Amino acid sequence: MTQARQKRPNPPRGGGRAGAAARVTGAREVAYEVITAVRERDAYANLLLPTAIRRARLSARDAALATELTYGTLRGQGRYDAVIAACIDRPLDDVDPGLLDALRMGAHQVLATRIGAHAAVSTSVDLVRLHAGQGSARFANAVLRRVAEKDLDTWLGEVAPDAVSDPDGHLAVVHSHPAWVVRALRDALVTHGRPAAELPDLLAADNDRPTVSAVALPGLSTPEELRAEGGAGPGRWSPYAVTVHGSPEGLPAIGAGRARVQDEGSQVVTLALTAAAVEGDDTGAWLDLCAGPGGKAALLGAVLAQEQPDGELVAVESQPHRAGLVEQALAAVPVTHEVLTADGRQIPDSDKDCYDRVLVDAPCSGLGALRRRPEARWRRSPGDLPGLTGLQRDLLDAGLDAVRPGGVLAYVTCSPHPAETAVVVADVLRKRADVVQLDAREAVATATGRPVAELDLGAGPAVQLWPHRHGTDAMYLALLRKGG
Ligand SMILES: C[S@@+](CC[C@H](N)C(=O)[O-])C[C@H]1O[C@@H](n2cnc3c(N)ncnc32)[C@H](O)[C@@H]1O
Repeated sequence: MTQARQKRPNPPRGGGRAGAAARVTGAREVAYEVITAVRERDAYANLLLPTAIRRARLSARDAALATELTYGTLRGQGRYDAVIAACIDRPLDDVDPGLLDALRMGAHQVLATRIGAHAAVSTSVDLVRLHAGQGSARFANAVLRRVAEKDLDTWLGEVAPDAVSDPDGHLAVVHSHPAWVVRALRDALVTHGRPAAELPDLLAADNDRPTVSAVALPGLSTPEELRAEGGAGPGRWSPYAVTVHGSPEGLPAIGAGRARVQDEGSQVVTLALTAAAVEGDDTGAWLDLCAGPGGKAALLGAVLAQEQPDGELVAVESQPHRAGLVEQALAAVPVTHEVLTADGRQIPDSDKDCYDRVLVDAPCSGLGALRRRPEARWRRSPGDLPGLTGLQRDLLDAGLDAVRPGGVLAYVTCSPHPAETAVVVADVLRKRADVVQLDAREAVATATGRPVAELDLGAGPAVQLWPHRHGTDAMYLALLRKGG
């Protein structure tokens, strides 16, 4: 294996810092800024990128390039690190983190875009020169030229561990996921009744660019309106969904809060709660116990306003800033509502046995939303799980206290991890003789207007959606009813 040394004397590629600044396009600067912010201060790419694009006043074409470079680099980080490690003569940990960000972005351009290798290398070297000086630029030039000597498949064939002796290590490098996430997703497939052989498809789907979906809030907008405004087509599952090409923020209905960007998986689990059969009359007392930033609360509120004009939605969120976002999400929805900044684990006595429908969309690892939040896979670690699963159990228990006898609770996560899904529900059910689990597939069928047989939802009673099967986030849904 040929390896680059930082001190290798490559001829300077002209121009010094001033020349480099002229060649680094705004798109690459924006992508680099976002990627370093994700690493340095735990920023969320999906929140920061639109702001950075606006601030840099990028054209639509450059905005698309910045988006591709940001997400592609963050998704591919694991596999690019394996390739870069093979091209240098010291551990990756010894490479300056900002330089490594630029090398990853360069490797992405060289190995996974249609940008020509020469342009990909030279613009990356310019970026490094601008941010880290001439010495680092020479190093980057040497490394990326080595990277460009082979295509991605050839590199992966060389740097990925053997598929037979180390299957998880192999999949981790080839599909750019940490090995512990590979193992967790295999367990998740098997726990939720799917063959482990689907794992490569699931990992590959995590690296696909997701279709952007929007929900036309019922009573406020329609899919037809969104499509006329520029939405591209009907959703696959939700009757209120459209798929959006281009920037969803440009759709007037979204600007006015009558529609929202929302993955179809989130729409489906929310609508399933509204469709589940309660015993006795639904009085319209609905509770969203983990509501921030308010996407599902807005959909719940819109359905409630249509079905029970006298109903009231109570939305609880522990983070004040996120409670503010819930207020904003509900501003355009004509439903009586109260947003409380509070700990959902503390249900006041006056709210016990009170609500017809309760949503517990619990804080989770987010391993089901890696398409949209690619950095989560590198940020999370197995050590996060005990804290999350403890909180999930407590919130589920508290939510069940709030349900009235005969009422229904939806326990939802955007993670398929067994410890956050099936195990939490089984533990709580074991402790609570007053609760039965419903077949969530029936409620999903009602919500989507499609027969269970067409939905590919497995054996039930819980529902696990999958990116590679349903094209949605991997949302988990368990429906629980309190005894009458
Ligand atoms: C998965 S998110 C909910 C997403 C939301 N349902 C939506 O669709 O926009 C979980 C939320 O629970 C909040 N949270 C965490 N701990 C909480 C607690 N003890 N009580 C209430 N909310 C909590 C988090 O701040 C986060 O906003």
